[in-house]
Amino acid sequence: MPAVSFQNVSKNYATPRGELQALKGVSFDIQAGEFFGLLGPNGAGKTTLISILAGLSRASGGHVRVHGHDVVSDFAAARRQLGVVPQELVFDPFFNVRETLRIQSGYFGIKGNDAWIDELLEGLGLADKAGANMRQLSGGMKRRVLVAQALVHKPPVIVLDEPTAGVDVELRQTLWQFVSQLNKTQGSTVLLTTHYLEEAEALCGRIAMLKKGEVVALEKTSDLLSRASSNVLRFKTDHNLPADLAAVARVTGRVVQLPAHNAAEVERILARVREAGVAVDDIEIRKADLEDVFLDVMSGASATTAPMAPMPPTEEVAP
Ligand SMILES: Nc1ncnc2c1ncn2[C@@H]1O[C@H](COP(=O)(O)OP(=O)(O)OP(=O)(O)O)[C@@H](O)[C@H]1O
Repeated sequence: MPAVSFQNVSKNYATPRGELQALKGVSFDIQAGEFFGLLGPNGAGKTTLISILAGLSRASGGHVRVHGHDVVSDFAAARRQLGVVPQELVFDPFFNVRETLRIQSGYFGIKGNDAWIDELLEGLGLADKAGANMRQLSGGMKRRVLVAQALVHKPPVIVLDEPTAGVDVELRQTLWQFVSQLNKTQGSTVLLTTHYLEEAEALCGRIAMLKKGEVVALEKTSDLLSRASSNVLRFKTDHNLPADLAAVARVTGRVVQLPAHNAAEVERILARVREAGVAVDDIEIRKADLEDVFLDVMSGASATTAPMAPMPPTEEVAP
């Protein structure tokens, strides 16, 4: 039985401009023990899907189950299986950290939870803040408490909705270390949404990409990466690229990035650039990463290993 099962989930919002289909029949399963990434640009529907999973929002159609429990008809059992770390920081400012965690334990009917609360405080770098009032904590510390709160009832499925948005490197590392350890040692299932693709690449075994409410990719991270061109040629220029290169380039300010499978292709691109009279500097070749795949998938380009179509065929040069 999957840990989480989304079956044909749809969600429509009534807006002043008519009905908005935020989710259009999303189906996929997450198996117990997986570290699963849900990626997509702003507005793709990630938070909507997670809100439905957490029982905070009702799907317009379809079913969501957590370890077999339907999130609507069997809400309490489904919710007990889930530890949800939301995007927003919402707290009762009158309690201290330990009290906050004890109260949260109480919501799940758990008494005498201090040993686990201590472990959470320790693991999340909050041990010296146990007695601090919530309103005295910095944003980053509050976020740590939010994670502890989500985990207080030892849920088998941990859901993290952009947990590292705007948080510092230290907290990111603490968080990932702690969550990875739960995933490895307790077999916890993790569902993560993030805009930091290098985090998803490092942590997630499998990834689903959402675009405008639809799943457009669902694969093992390693398979997604192998779909990317193996290298990226990066350089800076103040000039316009010739049209054939511009069609496949990713341009950010002066920085141009082009997929290049091998040394021969790098040479071809540079020859083309020279021929077009485009002056370049800071030339670099790097390995393609998840961001390259993500941009390929989101632009609708087929993320295959096919060489760049617009390049004229030339003799293969030995690497
Ligand atoms: N309560 C609502 N009423 C109307 N439209 C909504 C509501 N909540 C979300 N939407 C719309 O549904 C779509 C999906 O939004 P959602 O927040 O799920 O995307 P997301 O992938 O989580 O984006 P982000 O990365 O920005 O958090 C968007 O077009 C959004 O404007």
